Amino acid sequence: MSRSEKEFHQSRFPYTNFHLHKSFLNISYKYASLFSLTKLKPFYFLLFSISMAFTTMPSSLTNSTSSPTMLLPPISHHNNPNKLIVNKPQRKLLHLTVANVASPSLPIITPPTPEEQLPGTTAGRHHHHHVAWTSISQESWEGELQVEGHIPPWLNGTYLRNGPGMWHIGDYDFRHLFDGYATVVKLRLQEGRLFAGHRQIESEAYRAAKKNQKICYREFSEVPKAANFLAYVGELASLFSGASLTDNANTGVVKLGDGRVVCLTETQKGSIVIDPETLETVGKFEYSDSLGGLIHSAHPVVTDKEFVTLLPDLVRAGYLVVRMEPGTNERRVIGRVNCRGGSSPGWVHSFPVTEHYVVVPEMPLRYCAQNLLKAEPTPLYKFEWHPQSKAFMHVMCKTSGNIVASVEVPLFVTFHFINAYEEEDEDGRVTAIIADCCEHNSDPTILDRLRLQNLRSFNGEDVLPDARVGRFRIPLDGSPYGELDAALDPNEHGKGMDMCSINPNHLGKKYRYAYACGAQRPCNFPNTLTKLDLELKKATNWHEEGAVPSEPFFVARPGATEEDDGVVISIVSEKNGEGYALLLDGSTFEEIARAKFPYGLPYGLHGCWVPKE
Ligand SMILES: CC1=C(/C=C/C(C)=C/C=C/C(C)=C/C=C/C=C(C)/C=C/C=O)C(C)(C)CCC1
Ligand SMILES: [Fe+2]
Repeated sequence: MSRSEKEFHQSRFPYTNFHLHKSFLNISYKYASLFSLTKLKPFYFLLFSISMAFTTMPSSLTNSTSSPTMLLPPISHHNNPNKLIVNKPQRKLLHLTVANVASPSLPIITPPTPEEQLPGTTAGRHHHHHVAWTSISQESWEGELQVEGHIPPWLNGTYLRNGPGMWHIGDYDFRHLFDGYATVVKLRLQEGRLFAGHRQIESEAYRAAKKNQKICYREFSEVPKAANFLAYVGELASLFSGASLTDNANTGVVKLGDGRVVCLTETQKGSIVIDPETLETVGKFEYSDSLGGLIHSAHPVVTDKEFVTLLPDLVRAGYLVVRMEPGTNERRVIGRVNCRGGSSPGWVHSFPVTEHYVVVPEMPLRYCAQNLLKAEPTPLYKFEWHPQSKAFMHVMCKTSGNIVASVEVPLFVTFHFINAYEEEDEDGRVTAIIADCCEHNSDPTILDRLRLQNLRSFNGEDVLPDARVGRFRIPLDGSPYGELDAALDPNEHGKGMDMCSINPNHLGKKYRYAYACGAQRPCNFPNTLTKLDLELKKATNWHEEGAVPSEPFFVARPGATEEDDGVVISIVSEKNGEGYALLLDGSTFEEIARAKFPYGLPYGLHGCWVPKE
């Protein structure tokens, strides 16, 4: 453990002893590879789990004077008098059925019944922090919203948005934005009217937490608290089979070519089918192939024709590039990329494709098996920053699986690729791949900025790390190096940049416009919506004081010929605790409609569009 890691750890977990004995870990890893070679030999498995337990166990098992809960940062538990509907008996939230949703009148507000109220949610539980970072207070709601402005008559369908919306269980508050239990929000747009709703996803992790009033699966930063050392060994053992990893599908939602709607996270078991109308959890999306592995990219590339994703291989550092046809649950391997820079693959939260190629990024922010096993969070959670391991971009032919380029690139940190396309010379020969991403100036500290305590404690200081549109050029002529530069001056979008979308008709093709969240400084989180013109290198920005808008999602007008002919949908959490759905014109970027929710919504991550048939 480096000095800075140690200092960080000590500042956050002052009572923690350091159990990390490097030599022990090395032995453990030998067992780990043996274990993988001998296909679950119980003896090695047990030995491995016990040895790992010694190196990763939480301080609470050795230090009787401290418990992890005691070490959490203090959070105030004041009432929020005018923000949450559960505290306002005079407003009654009626749980509308699909039948009464058709009524043009606004919903009547009633307090949720005890069954609808979320675990640990009581009238006094809510905090004085921004509604974007406040747990949703009830399981579900649906009703019609009153629209100010004009919804284009062609916009018929449902926008779905997924994200972590519930960040506590009982009295225990989670640490990180990405830990929250999934909340799906819908906006059904129908002939100028807007019917909205939200619902919690009934993952095993969420159901178990509600039942037992504690975290039962490993989340992004949270780990179930083991009662004693033996229970901890057992929990570690189940990690290797994936049993203790979460299925909390809180990261995104996609519509497959066959119409199924699937919520996703980075664990494969966290692929959960929902009903896009009622938002009910239909069941697990079970992959019927035998590719195995526990994790995948949270952002598959999904079109009406296919589902392409990456399966990181943590044992033999690399990635499987796989493809699934609509109507099936079977992924087939297109090819494999071996990592060039390290003994562990780089984190692939997302990746881009072009018409003929899949681009596999190898970021120096790498998965870390030790960190996956640890009971307490490290500065970079399940990851480690290895600048000396370098950064690479690999390009695989979609049809043959052959790698056509593998180049070293400048160090980078990205979670979200925006798009990619093939650069052609005047004779139409493909000379390079251009791949754009939201790039955090090769600084992984954004991950720690997204801790809830940081998000909830904004005091006017400008603490959001800078980001830019990073444009990679990956030559296909055999050169060993690729380039990475800002696609436009980051000041155009306030040097904040993430949560992007494009016109899906331009996926993998040359494109001009992207929509994203940018920044108006000072801020601690992206607080604007920005339309980027990558040709003119200019941005148009939307901002409302104190508001936190979610990913601007572009829906193209059917039959449009211009790339930006369509609308941009976002959901805004306001500083007064309220919230609304927002529609901007994709071309002028001006507001065309907004519709207030009867309650403020927590921040959400990614969305998809389900057109009305
Ligand atoms: C990494 C593993 C896991 C969990 C991963 C999760 C839940 C990752 C979620 C990542 C997200 C939502 C990234 C979004 C980034 C947004 C940014 C940087 C916004 C910046 C704004 O300025 C587990 C599933 C827990 C276990 C395996 C490993
Ligand atoms: Fe994402």
